[in-house]
Amino acid sequence: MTEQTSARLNYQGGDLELPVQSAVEGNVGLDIAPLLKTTGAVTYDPGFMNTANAKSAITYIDGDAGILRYRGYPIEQLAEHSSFLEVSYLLIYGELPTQQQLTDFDNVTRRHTLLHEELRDFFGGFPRDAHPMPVLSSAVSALSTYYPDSLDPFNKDHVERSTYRMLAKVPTIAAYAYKKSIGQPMLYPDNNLTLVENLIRGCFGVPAEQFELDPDMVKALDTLLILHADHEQNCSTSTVRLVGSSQANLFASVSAGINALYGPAHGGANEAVLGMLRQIQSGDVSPEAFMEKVKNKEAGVRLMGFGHRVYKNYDPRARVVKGLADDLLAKLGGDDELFDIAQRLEQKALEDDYFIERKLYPNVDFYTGLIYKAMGFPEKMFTVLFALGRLPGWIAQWREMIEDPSTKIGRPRQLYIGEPERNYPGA
Ligand SMILES: CC(=O)SCCNC(=O)CCNC(=O)[C@H](O)C(C)(C)COP(=O)(O)OP(=O)(O)OC[C@H]1O[C@@H](n2cnc3c(N)ncnc32)[C@H](O)[C@@H]1OP(=O)(O)O
Ligand SMILES: O=C([O-])CC(=O)C(=O)O
Repeated sequence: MTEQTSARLNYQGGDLELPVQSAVEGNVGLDIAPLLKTTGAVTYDPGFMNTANAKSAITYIDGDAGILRYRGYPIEQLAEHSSFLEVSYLLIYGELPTQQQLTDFDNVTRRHTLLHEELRDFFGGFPRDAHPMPVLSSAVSALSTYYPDSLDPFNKDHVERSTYRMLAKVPTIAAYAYKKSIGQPMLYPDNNLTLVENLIRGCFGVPAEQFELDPDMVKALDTLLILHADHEQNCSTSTVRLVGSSQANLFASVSAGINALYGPAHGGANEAVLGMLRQIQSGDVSPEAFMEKVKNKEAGVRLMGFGHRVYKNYDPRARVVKGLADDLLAKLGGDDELFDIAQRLEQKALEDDYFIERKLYPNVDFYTGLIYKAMGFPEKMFTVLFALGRLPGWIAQWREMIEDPSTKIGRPRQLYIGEPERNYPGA
């Protein structure tokens, strides 16, 4: 069979030949760049349901089959055998590190965990009960003011420096944001600890008190971060790329990505799932009545943690997370009643025509909140944990975009539906 290299489109009575861009594993894209010049028409695709904005070698998803791979490696294998640090290296540099490369990467990220004292003081400016997500995005944006030596997107040394600064400092910022939100003093990071260990100690440790890490919790959090590490052109990653396409630096671009992640239709869903489960647990509404509301689309109620733009099958990460929840909730002292409610909702949805017809399955965050909660994190930290997981993906995608000579500034078109020209009164 010969590979198709172009497609013919009939537009207003004339034939139009459009090139086909092929990728791997059957991915093809119709190159519509010549369309505007030839016909004067733009494509209309709200929500970019059908638009590829980049060629990328980082993450592969087959949404119909429920397959996810980072740099070719199946997510299930990475979750079982790798570490978050190793996966971060893989995403950013394209290959698994050698032992020496991993040691060097570990050392460089451990050495840069501290924040400037002035940046630490910046946390004092937020209200006492500030939600940690906007605190996180603000502090990440503020990082660029301390590191003028790493802001040039086209200077390889600058990019390298901002990469490890970001990986090392964002967990410290997350822990500070958490301490701020509960009114406790912040803890300086301990560079004898790994990134994940430091995060846990930074959140749950108390100054001048010995802190003992729970190895089950460290392993589980590491696995959850791996599962969230990249997901090709999702809303926050596309935001990072869009902001970066204006040649904004990595700190500014990632800060924008954190804000995009905050919404409940995206990363904020993990917090919203817990809210939904608690509402049912409180007796306000039975699981059956809640499902009726969802199906009747009452006041926009959705089954949070369900549905996905790309997966029209079970999200492979949700399978791993559910297995983790099964193992861990007993060990960490989780809320069995909430887990029960979640499982009942899932069962009902999987048997219901509304969900079957629309191919709605649990996504990565249907069960994560129950694990985070069992670890002791309050709901408002859930999306921060997602952001920490997604960080290497954002960095890898930003770097790929910057290095790609075909990158153009992101600038969609529109279909204007406002007033035609009219005269200003008296003009
Ligand atoms: C890490 C992540 O970001 S994963 C996603 C996290 N978000 C959530 O869990 C929030 C709940 N889910 C959703 O809102 C959606 O499924 C999204 C935002 C994830 C994907 O949205 P889209 O791809 O734009 O699908 P869209 O919103 O058009 O939904 C398609 C149909 O399924 C329905 N639907 C989608 N998700 C749900 C849901 N969770 N509960 C009930 N109905 C749903 C829609 O009402 C729509 O029905 P219709 O055809 O009768 O109008
Ligand atoms: O890909 C998406 O649309 C949402 C996302 O980030 C994820 O599922 O991890």
